[in-house]
Amino acid sequence: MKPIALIGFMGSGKTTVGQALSNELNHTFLDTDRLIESHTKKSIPQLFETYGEAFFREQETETLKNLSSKHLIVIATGGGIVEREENRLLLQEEFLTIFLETQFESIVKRIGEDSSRPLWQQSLKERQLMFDKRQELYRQSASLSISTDGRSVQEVVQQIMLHINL
Ligand SMILES: Nc1ncnc2c1ncn2[C@@H]1O[C@H](COP(=O)(O)OP(=O)(O)O)[C@@H](O)[C@H]1O
Ligand SMILES: O=C(O)C1=C[C@@H](OP(=O)(O)O)[C@@H](O)[C@H](O)C1
Ligand SMILES: [Mg+2]
Repeated sequence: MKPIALIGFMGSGKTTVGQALSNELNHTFLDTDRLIESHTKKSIPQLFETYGEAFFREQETETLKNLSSKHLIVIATGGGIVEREENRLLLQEEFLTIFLETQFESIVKRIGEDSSRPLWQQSLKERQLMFDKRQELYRQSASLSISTDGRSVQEVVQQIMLHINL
């Protein structure tokens, strides 16, 4: 069985839903952002500030590759993982990839002015442009899309459980 990967924009609930889904399935939960932080011993904002986004993206691809051969895991990815074609191919071929589809308005309500997400530190217009640009990349990379708008974390988990055949 392939590892399960959750993808979607910042604030779609990948980390929170991933943790709850892994409990439900009795799988190990891993978050690519947390793995990168422990490997580099730097926080996400420090990584972006000190080494830049390209360095972070290299780490992200390495991490995704390492996870692709693991069994009985649920992974939460970072919202920008689909920016690289190499990652999109890995998500399509090596994972059961689930897109947590969430409207921009819900995202804004959920994450507000969180300073721990470097790419959220821009104008509302730029945030919306990044959101719009990524939607097609999420769709291409996933074999299942689950809408999270108006659903609690547990309801999203239940929807995923209904749609996956394990
Ligand atoms: N379905 C949901 N409904 C309401 N709030 C949610 C939902 N999913 C996640 N959240 C909240 O949104 C915020 C961002 O969630 P998080 O799991 O960190 O998203 P991501 O990892 O996709 O960036 C957290 O405060 C979380 O509790
Ligand atoms: O959208 C992005 O490019 C990013 C999303 C973040 O993860 P979350 O989606 O969990 O916030 C984290 O990987 C980094 O700040 C970059
Ligand atoms: Mg997250």
